[in-house]
Amino acid sequence: MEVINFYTETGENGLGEDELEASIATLQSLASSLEADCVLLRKKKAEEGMVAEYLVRKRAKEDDFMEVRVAVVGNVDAGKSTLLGVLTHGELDNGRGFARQKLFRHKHEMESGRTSSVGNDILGFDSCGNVVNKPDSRGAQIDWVKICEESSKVITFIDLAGHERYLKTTIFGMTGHAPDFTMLMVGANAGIVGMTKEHLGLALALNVPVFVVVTKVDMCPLNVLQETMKLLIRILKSPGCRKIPVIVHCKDDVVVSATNFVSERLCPIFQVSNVTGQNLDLLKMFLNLLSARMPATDSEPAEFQIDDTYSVPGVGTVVSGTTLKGIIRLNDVLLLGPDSLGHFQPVAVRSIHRKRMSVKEVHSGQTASFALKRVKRSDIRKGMVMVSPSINPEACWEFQGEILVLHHPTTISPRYQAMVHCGSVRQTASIISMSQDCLRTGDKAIVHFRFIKNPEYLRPGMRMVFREGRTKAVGNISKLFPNASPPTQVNRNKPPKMRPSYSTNTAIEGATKVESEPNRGVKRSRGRHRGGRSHPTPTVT
Ligand SMILES: Nc1nc2c(ncn2[C@@H]2O[C@H](COP(=O)(O)OP(=O)(O)OP(=O)(O)O)[C@@H](O)[C@H]2O)c(=O)[nH]1
Repeated sequence: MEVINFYTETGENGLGEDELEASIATLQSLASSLEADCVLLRKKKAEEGMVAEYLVRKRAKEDDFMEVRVAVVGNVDAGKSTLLGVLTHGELDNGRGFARQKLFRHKHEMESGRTSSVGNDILGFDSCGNVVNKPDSRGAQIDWVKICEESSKVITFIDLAGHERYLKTTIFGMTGHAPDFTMLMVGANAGIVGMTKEHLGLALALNVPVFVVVTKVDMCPLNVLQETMKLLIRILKSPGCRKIPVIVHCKDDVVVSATNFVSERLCPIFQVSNVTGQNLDLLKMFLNLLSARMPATDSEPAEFQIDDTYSVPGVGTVVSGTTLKGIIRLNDVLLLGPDSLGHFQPVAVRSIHRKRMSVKEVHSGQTASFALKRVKRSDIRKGMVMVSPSINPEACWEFQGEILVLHHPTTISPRYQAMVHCGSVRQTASIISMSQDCLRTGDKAIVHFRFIKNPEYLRPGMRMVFREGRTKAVGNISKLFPNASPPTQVNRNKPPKMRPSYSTNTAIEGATKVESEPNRGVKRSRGRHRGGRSHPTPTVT
């Protein structure tokens, strides 16, 4: 239970002081009988009296907490790692990389559950909205279990790389990790540079609400800051974004923007310093008030999307990901798949962890990791799902999408191949046919795709990104063709042969490879990326 707006009986007209006091006393006693706390957010004058806004939040049990996922994007050096270090470790930065060091030291244990390709950090709030994370004792790792036990709400930051060469990983973080919100970071000095617009465009394409954090205001001359803000606001208001920017100056602004943030159009902007701590209290208050966007679907059959796999000594194969629907309990038997033949196999859930904490069940909207019985890690790839047998899942080689081409240097025609990102599915697909002869930037079309390597489990309505080099299209999956047969040229043992201009990328991305790097540092250490963009495919005319 979480109620942010509490208006007194007379609605927004307000109450006299005495009546308000009485109402608040009633609210408090109601809250305490429901094992909740209520905290005053703001009090304001209304037409006929006063109106108070309270946050009413249930005290969560030790093994439970609300979960909100925030994807952190922005160009290199915008201060992403630093801000996360400052927020989650409670110590300010020195402007020379002190705070981010904490994160680099922060090697995630395998079984803890989250991803090797994307960094994760957590910030816990108790039922009164206080930050639970404590400043480090020297060298100590943050104790996730302790934070989760003491928290009623946990913000998970999905720390995505800022460099262009890791854009594929960043897109995977945005589609595969199901973020509720995007925190776009901008260095006040550098301004809107590099990947900033690309990341903003990605959040818009995936319909993930965005808030902006402008960092380094301590070292930025006022005129430069003003220029950055002017350009930022102009971009946000532009027809491509259609956002309503709100600069957050005070607690009142925080309450207004947090309570209205479910509308995808609002875009709160914070101006902070990781060195002096300026406005970080407002940002923390905002994070405390955010609510998850994924509707609770506990009564539906379970669906879990896998975004990573691990092999844990003494435990066996572990998969991590997001519970999209239903409830998954210890010892449940779910169907895991699809494999390269499109089959699903029953697997039993041997243990469940949420943020490294052992639990008995997970609900829709929550991320988790499961230890699986009798499954080889090499048989699992990102993009697979675990679903309730009652779903009768079907894998498909072919699907139809309604897409909008955001950018293509020339025209797209049938046989064009690019990477499809959809949930945690990331595989090259080829265009079989389209509702028009060729597609240019700005065109909308119904497109029939075929995966080149494996059949996948998709659902109509899922958001997808279709991307290759500078080509980018977004859309929704509109139809599945579960009976379509595999492409004839696919050889089960070898990746399909492709022209050298893009074979390296596609072979890596589509392969059934599972990765073993620990979380942190991966974004910096992926030597196999050749850097920069791949070349346009030969079918481009
Ligand atoms: N003065 C000042 N320096 C900052 C602030 N935030 C970050 N820095 C410094 O900026 C540098 C870059 O910060 P990072 O946190 O590594 O940037 P990043 O966005 O995570 O970069 P990538 O991880 O490479 O994408 C570091 O030296 C920080 O100490 C700030 O608010 N004020």
